[in-house]
Amino acid sequence: MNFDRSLKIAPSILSADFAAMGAECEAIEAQGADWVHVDVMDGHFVPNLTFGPAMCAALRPHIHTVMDVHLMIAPVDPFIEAFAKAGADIISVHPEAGPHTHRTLQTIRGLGKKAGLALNPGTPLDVIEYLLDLTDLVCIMTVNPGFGGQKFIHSQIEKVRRLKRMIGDRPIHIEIDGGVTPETAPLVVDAGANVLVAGSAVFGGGSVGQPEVYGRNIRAIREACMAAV
Ligand SMILES: O=C(CO)[C@@H](O)[C@H](O)COP(=O)(O)O
Ligand SMILES: [Fe+2]
Repeated sequence: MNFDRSLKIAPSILSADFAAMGAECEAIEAQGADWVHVDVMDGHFVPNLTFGPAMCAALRPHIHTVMDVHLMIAPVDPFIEAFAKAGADIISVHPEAGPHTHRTLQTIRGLGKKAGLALNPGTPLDVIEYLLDLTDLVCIMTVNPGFGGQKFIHSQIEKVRRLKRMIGDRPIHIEIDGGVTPETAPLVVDAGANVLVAGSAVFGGGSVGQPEVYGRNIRAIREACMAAV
């Protein structure tokens, strides 16, 4: 599993063609994606609905790299095992999605998966201070969760810098999710992020029939970060 802490581009398939998801996952991987980011939404924790564990299981044979599953569902605990069985490699949860986040992270690790914590723009870093020893990835949301194609929230850059200091030498990935483009990506990489989720900036202008556009879009983000890396 490609889990080292070099720069990773993780396209969000929320912006892919839902009628061709398997082919879309294969296409982005062939075009240079490092991980595949899967946004799970329940219409309750966030105001949108996407897909569940059955979709993850169906996509698993089409994803040969890390399947990074971002759960925007509450309560989250009853579904952790189903996503683990569906083949998720990383399972990220929001601390607001259950009463015992410490136990939730233990459960994820107990199932042999990497444990992630996703923080909304309004959620302070203090919430995760006593959770870091159980955490493999912290996802800083740079939009309010629920939709692709939203505008990057610049106040989160300082949060990434503070998180980087807070993590110290623990082996934890810093992921950025929302509004990542060739313009915003270097700002967060400079602040300490190493995983960039990008939906509209990867899939925009392309299609399964024109996957080279995805390749150009991924390269544009990666190259924009080179100086910051
Ligand atoms: O989790 C989410 C949204 O809730 C994201 O993963 C988005 O899907 C990112 O989309 P863009 O902002 O890159 O278009
Ligand atoms: Fe996401």
